[in-house]
Amino acid sequence: MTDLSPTPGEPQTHSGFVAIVGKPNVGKSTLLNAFLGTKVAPTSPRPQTTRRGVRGIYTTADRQLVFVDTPGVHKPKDALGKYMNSEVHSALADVDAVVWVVDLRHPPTDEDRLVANQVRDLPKPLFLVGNKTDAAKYPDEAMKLYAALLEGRTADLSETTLSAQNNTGGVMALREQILDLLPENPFFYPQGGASDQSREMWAAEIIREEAMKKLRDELPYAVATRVNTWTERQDGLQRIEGEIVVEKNAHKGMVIGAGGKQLREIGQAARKQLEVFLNRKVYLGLEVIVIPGWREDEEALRELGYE
Ligand SMILES: Nc1nc2c(ncn2[C@@H]2O[C@H](COP(=O)(O)OP(=O)(O)OP(=O)(O)O)[C@@H](O)[C@H]2O)c(=O)[nH]1
Repeated sequence: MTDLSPTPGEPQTHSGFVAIVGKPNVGKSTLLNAFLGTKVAPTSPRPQTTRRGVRGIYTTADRQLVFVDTPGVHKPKDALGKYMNSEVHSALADVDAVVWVVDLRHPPTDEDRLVANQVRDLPKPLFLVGNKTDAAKYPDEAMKLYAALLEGRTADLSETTLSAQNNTGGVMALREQILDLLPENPFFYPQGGASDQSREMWAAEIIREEAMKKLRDELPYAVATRVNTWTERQDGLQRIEGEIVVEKNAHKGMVIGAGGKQLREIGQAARKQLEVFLNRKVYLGLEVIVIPGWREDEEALRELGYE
């Protein structure tokens, strides 16, 4: 029989997966970035910015926490929406603990009830996180209403209120609490990396975040982004070529804007973010292309990385 006990003198490692769930726009990606102290997930004031279950990885000397950031639970309108909800479902089945983020500025809605129904009976530790205390008028009252949605739960439940945006202390304390309950496991990822996304995927998400902030009406949701080439010049300049994908020819001009102004602004804002996080000079080339009806086209969704 193989002896699986650790070699004497070798540190025991603990590691596990934690899903961050919640309805759109409650601050899940902001909390993930705060947990990691770096930006791995896009955030924006628009709901449903997050489309993929991005993983953030936090590693200490003997513990590794892998966060699965999930798209906000919502009622799906198209194939992209269905993909997003199925990501949440599969994320919950595979994790060791769940963080449910709610927005304390408002009382619970039907969408929060949908999430509560998904997490209430999960036989794994659950952390109810009341976010945005900095902007909430009645945080304690709101928290009670959210906690009431979990009435009848028998497995572990822990409640925290914090501001993912401004309260590093609260975020760190919660991270410690989660680290403490990780089961004994080898590390799943090499030490040092903060995410399992490729750098191209990460940059594409930053471009999409900036596009979503600028575009109006329904257009932000009809946009996908991808990065096709990334080369590093000898002097350190990062040359990144990306595409903004729209569904219709008519949308192309709306993204580009008069005289190319809007596309230029999206490119400049994305380039600035990339330069801050990479700590390198970046050249960002952006093109707008049309893939008709990509949100309803399974093959196009796969091509754009939603699989
Ligand atoms: N005032 C305040 N705003 C916050 C806080 N945390 C997040 N926000 C804002 O809430 C908005 C949504 O944040 P995200 O982190 O993108 O939310 P999300 O839950 O990941 O959203 P989806 O991707 O739609 O699921 C952004 O404008 C954030 O800046 C907070 O603690 N306080």
